Amino acid sequence: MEVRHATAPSEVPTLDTTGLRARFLVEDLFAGPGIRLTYSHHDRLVVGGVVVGDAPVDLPAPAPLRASAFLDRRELGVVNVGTADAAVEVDGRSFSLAARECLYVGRGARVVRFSGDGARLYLVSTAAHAVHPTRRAALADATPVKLGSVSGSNERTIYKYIHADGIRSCQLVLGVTVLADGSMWNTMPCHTHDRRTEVYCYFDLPPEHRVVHLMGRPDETRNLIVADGEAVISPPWSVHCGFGTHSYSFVWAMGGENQAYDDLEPVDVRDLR
Ligand SMILES: O=C(O)C(=O)C[C@H](O)C(=O)CO
Ligand SMILES: [Zn+2]
Repeated sequence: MEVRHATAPSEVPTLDTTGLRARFLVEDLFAGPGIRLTYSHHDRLVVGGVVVGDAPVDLPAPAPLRASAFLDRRELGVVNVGTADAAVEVDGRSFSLAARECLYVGRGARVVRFSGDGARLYLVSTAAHAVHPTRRAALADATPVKLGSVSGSNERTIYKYIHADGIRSCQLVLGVTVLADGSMWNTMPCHTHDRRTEVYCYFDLPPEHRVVHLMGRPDETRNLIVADGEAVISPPWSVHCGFGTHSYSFVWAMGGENQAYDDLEPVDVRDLR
């Protein structure tokens, strides 16, 4: 598991493209069969990617967690970001996950096993102080919120899976946003939320296309050019929004001080620099 330390906003102007990507972009989540994990000290979020080959893949307990099982003091969200069906076994109980479906795994689960030849599963984990039940949800079970317009090139549907009125958790909040065909912009007008770190994982993007993701303080933005299956860590002080050269979907997930989706600081487009 790669460990990334926290970045102060004052460091951003000192970083070149390579430096920015090394701090905020997680590129190799789905580089081949197996599991890859990155631990961010921003709100202690762990993101991961699983590519299932011939054999099932187990969730390990990497040394930096100093735990006998990954979920000893954590909770986990899993989203199927591929096209192949997957199954997730949690201490002997099996949950099927079709494309874009989600599983929440509560603190204390000991054996988490991913299977389904060719499946791609995205993982986000936050620290947890209590046990909430393990639950699965399909897009139809999530609360859809339609936002944007054709003229704004930002028609999209936000499906909230793990949140205060959906699948309950300690601090993890997670959902999937699907852009309408022909729409390019997500999260514009953009925002920050000083009490939560957010991570975006872009998917459903053809390999020859990219998302130009904006990050940084509203008055000092930078961009990251992001491919399918890559994730961006967005610290509490950073905006997070982007436009694609093609429509796409993304998993957004947050951890931190509270779970209130609307506890955020909106940014007026005219104030962006
Ligand atoms: O398309 C959007 O707008 C989003 O998906 C926004 C995220 O859900 C978000 O930033 C939550 O804080
Ligand atoms: Zn946000």
